[in-house]
Amino acid sequence: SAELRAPPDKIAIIGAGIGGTSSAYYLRQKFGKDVKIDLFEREEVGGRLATMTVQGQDYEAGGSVIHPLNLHMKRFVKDLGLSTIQTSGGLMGVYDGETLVFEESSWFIMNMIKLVWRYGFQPLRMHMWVEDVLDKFMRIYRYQSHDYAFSSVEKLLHAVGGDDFLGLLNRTLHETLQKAGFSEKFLNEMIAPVMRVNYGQSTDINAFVGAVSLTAADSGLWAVEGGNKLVCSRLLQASKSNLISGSVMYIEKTGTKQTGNPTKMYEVVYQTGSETRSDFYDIVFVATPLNQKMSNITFLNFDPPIEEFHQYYQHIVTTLVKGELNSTIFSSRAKDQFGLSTVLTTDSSDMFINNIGIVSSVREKDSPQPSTDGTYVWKTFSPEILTKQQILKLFLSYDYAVKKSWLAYPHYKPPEKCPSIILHDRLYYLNGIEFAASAMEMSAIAAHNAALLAYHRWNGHTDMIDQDGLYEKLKTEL
Ligand SMILES: Cc1cc2nc3c(=O)[nH]c(=O)nc-3n(C[C@H](O)[C@H](O)[C@H](O)COP(=O)(O)OP(=O)(O)OC[C@H]3O[C@@H](n4cnc5c(N)ncnc54)[C@H](O)[C@@H]3O)c2cc1C
Ligand SMILES: CC(C)=CCC/C(C)=C/CC/C(C)=C/CSC[C@H](N)C(=O)O
Repeated sequence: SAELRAPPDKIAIIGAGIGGTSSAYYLRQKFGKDVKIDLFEREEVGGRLATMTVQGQDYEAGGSVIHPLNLHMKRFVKDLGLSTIQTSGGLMGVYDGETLVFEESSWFIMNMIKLVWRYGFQPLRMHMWVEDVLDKFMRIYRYQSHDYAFSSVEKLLHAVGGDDFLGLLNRTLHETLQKAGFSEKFLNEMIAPVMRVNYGQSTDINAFVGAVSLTAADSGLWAVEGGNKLVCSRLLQASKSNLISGSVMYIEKTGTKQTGNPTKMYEVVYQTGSETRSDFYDIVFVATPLNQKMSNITFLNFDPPIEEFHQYYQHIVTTLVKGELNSTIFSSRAKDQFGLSTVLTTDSSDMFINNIGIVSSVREKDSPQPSTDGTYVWKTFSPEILTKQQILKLFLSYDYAVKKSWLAYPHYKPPEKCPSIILHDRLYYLNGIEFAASAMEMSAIAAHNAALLAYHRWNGHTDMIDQDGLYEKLKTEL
């Protein structure tokens, strides 16, 4: 094996969401026990993984579902001694502003007949298209298990599926599927509602995030018992990192004279309480979206300067309401005959919500049971905060409502260019991957990649970075 130089003395990670905490975990694995890792967080550990409480029970408010083939998340849960709960269940309908254009049936065969009747074999072809994208994307796990790293998101995506795969970032989902022969009716009634519930956007998002979003309609989705954010706090513990509660204001490139050590290149200046403090680091990981509204970090003394990121993040509000749904908005059927537990909406629906569905608490293993008065806890995503009138329109009566506003994920606008991973010599940025697709697993993949990249660059192992033809090369290896 290649020669190793002494490990770095100190690494800083900014942001204790799933990206930052999994970075701490992978950096510890690669650089060993002696390196000091400081993890800066200005709010809560978990970031966009958070819960909200309704009458003593906690519910996921941000990142909530995990795909059965999200192998990093699966591995974390296993290694960290956490348990899982299944999240799927209940019947779904699609509302177009006037009527329910599709209603799931509890009888499997009936569902198939309904789908084929309305859309022919398009649902099956769609499933095959998504599976093909996912199959290729999953090659990343093999590359990472052999320690290979990529210096840009584009190179990573190219390595898993070549030019066509990378091309998914440059085209909208709509044009990609239109070219593949899917009908407007199918795109409007079946695909657009899935994009609205998952990314609060239309089918004009890039085709890769479109495929990721469609995998979230697969069966077998799961969540972490007790809340997905537990993964972050456990990763933090397991990595033996030092959590610093503070807001990073500046990252400054230092001169060697300042630190007396040629590798301590960066000074991180942060605010904790009313105090401003700083420390010097060999390597810095930025694990939060770099835009003024979200992290407000200024880079000082870099030549050439670190570019400004002006990318726009989509505003989404999560509202949890405990109450009795006014199902007559969606259907003329009697309320005890309604039967749907999720309603998605089409782009033309003109509704003030993107979707609404019954949710289970983070501790419930089974499908949610109604309380004695027949009410459930419903979750809805909307582009704006709901007014009291709007909540009263949705519910015949309600006991309780809580909300949380997010700058949730990028506003996708292909052709997409993902921000660089290497911002400077030893300064790495993880969240560029969100411009390909934003999901917990994507942040974990970015974290593993950046930890491998930092390790190989520290040790001069250039042969482990941006290797071509990895799929063919590793196919023959056990
Ligand atoms: C409503 C919603 C629903 C979602 N649903 C799903 C889902 O079902 N499945 C899925 O896989 N994904 C989902 N996602 C996406 C997923 O939650 C995110 O992709 C993922 O959590 C991002 O993690 P991250 O660590 O990269 O960023 P974040 O979680 O945003 O972490 C960044 C952290 O950095 C901190 N920070 C920022 N600036 C500073 C600073 N200057 N100093 C110190 N700390 C700072 C922030 O407080 C934050 O904690 C959803 C997201 C939202 C908002
Ligand atoms: C990265 C890969 C291959 C798959 C991830 C699939 C996945 C679980 C994507 C989730 C996307 C997302 C942002 C969903 C938000 S809404 C989730 C849920 N429907 C809810 O109502 O909370």
